[in-house]
Amino acid sequence: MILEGRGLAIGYPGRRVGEGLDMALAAGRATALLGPNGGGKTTLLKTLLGLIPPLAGEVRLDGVPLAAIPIRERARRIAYVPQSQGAGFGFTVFETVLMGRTAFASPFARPSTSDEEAARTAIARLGIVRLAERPITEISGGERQLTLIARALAAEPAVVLLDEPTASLDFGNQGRVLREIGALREAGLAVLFTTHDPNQALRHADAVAAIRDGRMIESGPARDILLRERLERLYGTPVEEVREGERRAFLPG
Ligand SMILES: Nc1ncnc2c1ncn2[C@@H]1O[C@H](COP(=O)(O)OP(=O)(O)OP(=O)(O)O)[C@@H](O)[C@H]1O
Repeated sequence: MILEGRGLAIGYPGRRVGEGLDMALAAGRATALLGPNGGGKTTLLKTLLGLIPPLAGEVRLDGVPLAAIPIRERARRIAYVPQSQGAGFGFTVFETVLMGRTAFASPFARPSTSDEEAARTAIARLGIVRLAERPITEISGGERQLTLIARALAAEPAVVLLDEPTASLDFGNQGRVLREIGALREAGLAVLFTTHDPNQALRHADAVAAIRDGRMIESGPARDILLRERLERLYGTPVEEVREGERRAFLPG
């Protein structure tokens, strides 16, 4: 087990969002976190990263309490791809990805050749080489999302947490990102991603956890959890299941 949260209560000063949450991420496995809007997915991710402290319980990285691990080391070992956000400053795509390396170096260190190499490799992997010298203020939301994923990979982390990684992507780029998530899992990383699409979880996750109103209401192997009746219960809405042989997909409504 790499990253583990036990008995977590999560939230913000003066606002408890959820409690009784357990989450265990293992090397070489991808977990999808599902659940209705406002249920606490992002808050749980931020707690697992150590960006906000748990209100109760503890997060451990390789058995060591997160709170006891220096922030730079945490940043090196656990990468975070936040929900698509505003453009930020006018760094180029290459500089942004390179920050994935320098975030855990000394503030005065200059990126080394191997840092630049890792950034270029991550950029190539996400298929955004042609964007490398463009300012991130002048690329599309989807291209920015691919840049943020490349930045996370540049750090060569052991764990990667992605918050709705396909939210602003076109169909082709959704496929590219999901294939990349699969490749990370194959490469032995522990992966957690949030999604509103159970089909992504069905195709790309080993395990599924579902939270609603801050409670973990489902958790287990993807194929056991991703069943029509369970999804209807989770989202409180009818769900249609389409089958073709062994393959299944869900349609909302
Ligand atoms: N900084 C904050 N301070 C106080 N409350 C917050 C803060 N950020 C989020 N919340 C609240 O915490 C609850 C859970 O939000 P969270 O973003 O974790 O849900 P989510 O499951 O990721 O939602 P979505 O699917 O819509 O992204 C919501 O009620 C939200 O309003």
